[in-house]
Amino acid sequence: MTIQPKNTQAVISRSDNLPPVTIFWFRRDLRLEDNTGLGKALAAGHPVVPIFIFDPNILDGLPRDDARVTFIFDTLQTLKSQLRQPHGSNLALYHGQPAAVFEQLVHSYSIAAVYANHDYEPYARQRDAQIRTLLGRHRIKFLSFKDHVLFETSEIVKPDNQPYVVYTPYMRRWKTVWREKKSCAETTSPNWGNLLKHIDLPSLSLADIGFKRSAIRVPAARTGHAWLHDYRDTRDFPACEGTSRLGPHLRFGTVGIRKIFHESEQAGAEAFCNELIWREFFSQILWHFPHTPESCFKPRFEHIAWRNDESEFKYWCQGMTGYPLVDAGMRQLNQTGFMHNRVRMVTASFLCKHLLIDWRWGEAYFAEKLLDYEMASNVGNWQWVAGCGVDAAPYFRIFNPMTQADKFDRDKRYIGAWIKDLNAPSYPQPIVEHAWARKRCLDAYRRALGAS
Ligand SMILES: Cc1cc2nc3c(=O)[nH]c(=O)nc-3n(C[C@H](O)[C@H](O)[C@H](O)COP(=O)(O)OP(=O)(O)OC[C@H]3O[C@@H](n4cnc5c(N)ncnc54)[C@H](O)[C@@H]3O)c2cc1C
Repeated sequence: MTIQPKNTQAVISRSDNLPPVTIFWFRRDLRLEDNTGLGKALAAGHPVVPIFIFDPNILDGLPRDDARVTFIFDTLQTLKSQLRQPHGSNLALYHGQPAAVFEQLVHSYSIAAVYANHDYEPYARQRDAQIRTLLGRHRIKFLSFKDHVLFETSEIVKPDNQPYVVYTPYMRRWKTVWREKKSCAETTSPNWGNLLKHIDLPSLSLADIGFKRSAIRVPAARTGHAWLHDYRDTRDFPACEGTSRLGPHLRFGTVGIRKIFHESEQAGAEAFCNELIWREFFSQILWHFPHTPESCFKPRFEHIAWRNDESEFKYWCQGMTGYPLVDAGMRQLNQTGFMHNRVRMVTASFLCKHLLIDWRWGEAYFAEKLLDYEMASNVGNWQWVAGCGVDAAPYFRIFNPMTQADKFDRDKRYIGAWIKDLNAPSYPQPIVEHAWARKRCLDAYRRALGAS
């Protein structure tokens, strides 16, 4: 069916007798295939108008050449062409406060319902509650579905219905429920014929939303199964291309978790599946404990007297600490938006423990730079490293950046790739002595924990 929207810029009443449409709101699910909310919207019967909103509440704090915004923009262009050909449809792009955009939409279309997939981050929950109320005032339903994870919120809980705060029992329970249900996979194929046949929908350029193209590109996720078999043996060695690089794709939904988990399970890649379950673990932690982006999960760690030396923080950010593995990691992050997991642990530990800088400073820096930044995983892992989170490493476990380099980058292939001036006078001396910094850290932590 072809429906002409009313003038999308003008605010006019929805009293016209337009046939009803369903809106599908893309957020962190930027794909057509196996997209739960989109499938449900297409099954609802009315023509579906797909939309995406560039939200200033998210965009305003980002650098103007943010690589993730470029990735989202490019992915939306791909979605637009997939919707045009072969479906004869399109994707409407808006830039503005979501509430204002929806006020405009309810006056432009006769909306039967708005469909989306759940977003679990604290801001998204508050935004969705606001949109639900706004639509409710117009007697329009807002329907949202699980798509970003296999098990969400309180689906995996302890027998007393309390959330798991330790990974291993969570993972065991997760696998038991998965074996029992296996119900997460989508079985029906979407009714593409129900997409709105209308290609003239609002569009935007990167410049229209105040951004420019980033020089950093999101690499494609690794495909095929061969690497999965070696994952357990290679994943800890940063010089090997041993991990999936799926992070940004899971974050923005360009790859669906159902497909990935199913394929990995079929390939018998248990170590890899366990990492995907870490992601689900931290997702449910953020859901149950939404204060953790700001506060330590274990409150007694708030007593730590962080030094927060700004010039040392700058050295850490720039990869100029004089510890080659730390500096290689930070330079990789700055240049590519990626850092290998082993090196994330070492750099994060160095910041919190060797420099006694608040984990929240490091979390914020990673949040700005990581292509795969995911609030639940970033906060969860930073608190894990600092010792103040759920299932955290004991605080007295302090990574030694030199022995970590000897163990995981023995031939210095990784370090050499990122530090070209390793043996030149320009490369700095260590900004802090390891054994001394270790003792200073232990003293600070002991004082803090003794004080609580
Ligand atoms: C300090 C610190 C901060 C981190 N911040 C983030 C973040 O913002 N976003 C993020 O996705 N991961 C984060 N991680 C976890 C991990 O480092 C990345 O998921 C991984 O390096 C991404 O590369 P990959 O996709 O090749 O991973 P693979 O090893 O191929 O893993 C596949 C997927 O499993 C998930 N995963 C793997 N390890 C973890 C983990 N420890 N916690 C949660 N999920 C995991 C991710 O979705 C990842 O893409 C952080 C780790 C540390 C130590």
